[in-house]
Amino acid sequence: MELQLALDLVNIPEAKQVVKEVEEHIDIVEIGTPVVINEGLRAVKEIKEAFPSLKVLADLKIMDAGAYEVMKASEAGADIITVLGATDDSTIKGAVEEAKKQGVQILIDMINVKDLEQRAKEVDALGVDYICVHTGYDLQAEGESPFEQLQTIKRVVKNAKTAVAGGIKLNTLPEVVQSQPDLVIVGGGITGQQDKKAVASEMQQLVKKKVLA
Ligand SMILES: O=C([C@H](O)CO)[C@H](O)[C@H](O)COP(=O)(O)O
Repeated sequence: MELQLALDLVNIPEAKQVVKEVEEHIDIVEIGTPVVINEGLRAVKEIKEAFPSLKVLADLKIMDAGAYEVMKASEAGADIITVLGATDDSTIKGAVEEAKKQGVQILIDMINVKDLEQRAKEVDALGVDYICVHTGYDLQAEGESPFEQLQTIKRVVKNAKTAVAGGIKLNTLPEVVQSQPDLVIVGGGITGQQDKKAVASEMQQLVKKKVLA
């Protein structure tokens, strides 16, 4: 199981500072959608250059022009790029084909997919690398969480790795880990804490611990 730090509400210098604090405790650093909107793919490039041993995920939430946008994110140094599960199959196929050419991976974000079980089976058949259940900020504010959805994809996804994101905190991580996703994505649960390094370290211990079935 891997731990991904999501950076959403920072500029590039702040992003570098946070990653520096926690780098030994995470596997992947995510350049979040708001950061890409504010700073462009330059943020991906600068973080990859500053932390070459970490994988960098570009959270582009691609909805169209799959191949082109994957190519641009790869050129900036992204290792993993997000595409929305709600989009059409042709965008996902284009993204997957280009990712293979570039030697990068595709994570499908299932945010706001209505029939999760059916769509997860469909995108799993398209050769994507990760399928991620995700409760976005706006639904988190209404008290929603992605934990039940994680169990759904764990049941139906046969090929891709599974991932989970949306409001995960140190106190809810044990419940998440119990479902054994391949990737746990945490933003505010680390970046909003006073001692980010200590929290990231505790989270790392939880995700690396073997779960007894
Ligand atoms: O993808 C995200 C969100 O849509 C804003 O871009 C976040 O990175 C993701 O939700 C993880 O962050 P937290 O919910 O703060 O853990």
